Amino acid sequence: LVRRRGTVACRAVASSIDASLVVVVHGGGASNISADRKERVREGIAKAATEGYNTLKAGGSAVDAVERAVIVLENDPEFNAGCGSVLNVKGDVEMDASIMDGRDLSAGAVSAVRCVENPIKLARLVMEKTPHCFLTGHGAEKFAADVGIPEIPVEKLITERNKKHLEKEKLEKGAQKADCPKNSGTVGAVALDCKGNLAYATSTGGIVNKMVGRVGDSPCIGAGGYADNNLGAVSTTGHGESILKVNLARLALFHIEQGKTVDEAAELALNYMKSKVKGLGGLILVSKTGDWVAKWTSASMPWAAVKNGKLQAGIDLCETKTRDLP
Ligand SMILES: NC(=O)C[C@H](N)C(=O)O
Repeated sequence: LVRRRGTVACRAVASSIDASLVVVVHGGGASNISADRKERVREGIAKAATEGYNTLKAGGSAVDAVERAVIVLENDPEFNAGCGSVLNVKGDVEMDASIMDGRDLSAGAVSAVRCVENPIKLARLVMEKTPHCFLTGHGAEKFAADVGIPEIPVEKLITERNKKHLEKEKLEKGAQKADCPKNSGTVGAVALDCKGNLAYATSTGGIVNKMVGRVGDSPCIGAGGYADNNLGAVSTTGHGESILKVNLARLALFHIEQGKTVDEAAELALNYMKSKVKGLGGLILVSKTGDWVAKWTSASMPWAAVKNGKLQAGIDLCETKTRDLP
């Protein structure tokens, strides 16, 4: 009964403050997405945002919401994270992920992990069950085993599309350039819950044809994302080396700290990265007041946002679709 009363109370509160709940997700800064993939990408991104929002509506925290949204995208082979991760120079998968709780700045990250289905779950466990913020490679995988996350064969994460992508990349050698937005598909989410807590999660297979052991921006707090209840939450995507150099997520929040709007902050941070190191990318940002933005300098970036029970989603600059959630 107590539990039920607790749940009912939470629902009652939630219904009057549903308006304050926000979830935004991205599916990675990208070059043009082919017409046959567009529909699948659009569906995947909408499903992730809906999952995050429903988690908040059911009383889940911002951290729960971003984790759940990112798991949906890690499990979708259309995106470069979890199953569907791009391949390194050896044809292997090495994944990076991070998560942060804006309440107290607690953070968890893993890098270069190979045989786990959902790196974002592992990142959250690093945050909650270790005295550290960041575990890498074998240590991260040993920790996964210790906390009961099953080891899966790496083949389960590899798709035919990514095998072809690697072959093509070896011939063209373009994807590692800062201004070449081929490294598509990294996923991320930001959320604001009914208690005013903010969180972000980012997960990726990195960049195709990368060196073994290369770590990008996605697991690095301040680059791949940041969340602070006093400011906002950000998840980034794009050329990892450029994002690391400018600390893109924290840079965007610095502009919020300076009084800029979410739109101005995103624009200033992305333009700085472009002009300073020629890096292309994108980001999603939600402020502590629930204003949000999705912005990119790459050709496109699949995104979806839910606020006030309305789902908005888009891939290219010219189109945004809106629908009511049931
Ligand atoms: N698509 C991406 O966002 C790639 C990721 N930022 C990385 O460089 O690892």
